Amino acid sequence: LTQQSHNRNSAVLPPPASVDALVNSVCQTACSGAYRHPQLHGHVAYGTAGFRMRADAGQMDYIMFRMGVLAALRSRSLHGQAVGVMVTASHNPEHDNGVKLVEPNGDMLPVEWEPIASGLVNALDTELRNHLHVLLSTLHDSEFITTAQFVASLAEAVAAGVRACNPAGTDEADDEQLAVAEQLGVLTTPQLHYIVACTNNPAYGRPSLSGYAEKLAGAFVRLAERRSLKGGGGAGPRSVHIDAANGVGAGALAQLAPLLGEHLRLVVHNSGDGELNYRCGADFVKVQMRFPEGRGLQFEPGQRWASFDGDADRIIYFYCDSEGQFQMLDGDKQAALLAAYLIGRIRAAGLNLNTGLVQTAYANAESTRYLAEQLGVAVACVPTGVKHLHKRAKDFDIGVYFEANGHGTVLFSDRARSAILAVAATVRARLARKLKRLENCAW
Ligand SMILES: CC(=O)N[C@H]1[C@@H](OP(=O)(O)O)O[C@H](CO)[C@@H](O)[C@@H]1O
Repeated sequence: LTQQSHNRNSAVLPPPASVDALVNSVCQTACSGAYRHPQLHGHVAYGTAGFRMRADAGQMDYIMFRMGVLAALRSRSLHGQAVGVMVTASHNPEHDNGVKLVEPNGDMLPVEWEPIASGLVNALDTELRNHLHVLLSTLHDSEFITTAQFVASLAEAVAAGVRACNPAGTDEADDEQLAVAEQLGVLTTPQLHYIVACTNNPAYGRPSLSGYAEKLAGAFVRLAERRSLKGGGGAGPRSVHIDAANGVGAGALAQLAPLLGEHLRLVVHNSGDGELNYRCGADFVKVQMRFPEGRGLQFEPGQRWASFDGDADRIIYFYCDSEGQFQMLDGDKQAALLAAYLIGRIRAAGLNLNTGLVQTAYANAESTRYLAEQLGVAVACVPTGVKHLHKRAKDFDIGVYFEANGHGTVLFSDRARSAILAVAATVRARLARKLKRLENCAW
């Protein structure tokens, strides 16, 4: 989590004493730190969500350092708001790793900044100072000032990249430092997005792991209390088995579980005793279309199952049918279920909200047909990558988006939220009036 630590609440940062001095000073300190993180490769490409590389043998170290510098620049260009840096292998093998940046509102790094990221990571060591100088000066002109084992060392390289942007070399907030870094430790990608968004907008929630667990569990419990949820897998409380892919999702589930009470029992498997994403996890289950492997795993009809990927931003549901066969609810099916549920509630409430679904070209064509023809939902298709789906989903009052591989969510616009709250208030008032009449009769 990177932010210019003070003046966070002011709309515009005070200009530093001398812009040139700042630029020179940042270049000097960033480059004097960079020699400890030498460039190891030729050109590396910015992938769908960031950079990815083998992390053993220190191959990602310089990328992390430079992404730390980039995070500091991005934060400063947005008046010191907090941005996030996620270090994760995601769905990839354990020896791989990657880095992605989170925007102050919880979105992904905007595509306009991808060439900036690419340029910074690919600048030769010998040209880094010059590159940074040009970059800082350009940003100044446009918007900058006026307006598992490998992970620890990679995260440290990111923090070093951010620290390098602090010319004073101290942790003290100072108008002339670019940013300070706070290491949040081991957490999932959704948790990081949440914490970054709340740090900049406390109205959204408490910016902490406990704040995240309470917000999610609270919403689930309120929903569950209004519906009679049937138990899964025989008698006893409703339960879900989760294959956490030996990634970081198990920790998040441990924080959620006690808050769900009897409404949902979480049974976590592959919680870290095996190799990350190896023959388990959302990608394995989706691509192989089979049950995950892991110590003591057994699948019985009636049980509900879900697999995460390493950073828990993908979810694939599956179950064993009465014939013992594997059945899967991938992102397409989850999207259809969510859209059908929401459309039903919206129509029942008489709301006029523009509800749409966003998919990629990898979506099952039958799911698209079902959504458009049976449910009458507007369906949009965008290129692969959460950034594209998320952006398009914002065009709707209620936007459901999912990739077939299990990345997805639902976005409610401010208009949708106000309309829903207004109808709920009217209905409650009508009910209260009716009850009052009844109360008077009973008196
Ligand atoms: C946040 C993000 O954009 N993630 C990308 C990325 O998945 P990760 O699980 O985050 O590695 O690569 C996928 C495959 O290309 C793509 O489907 C997905 O959208």
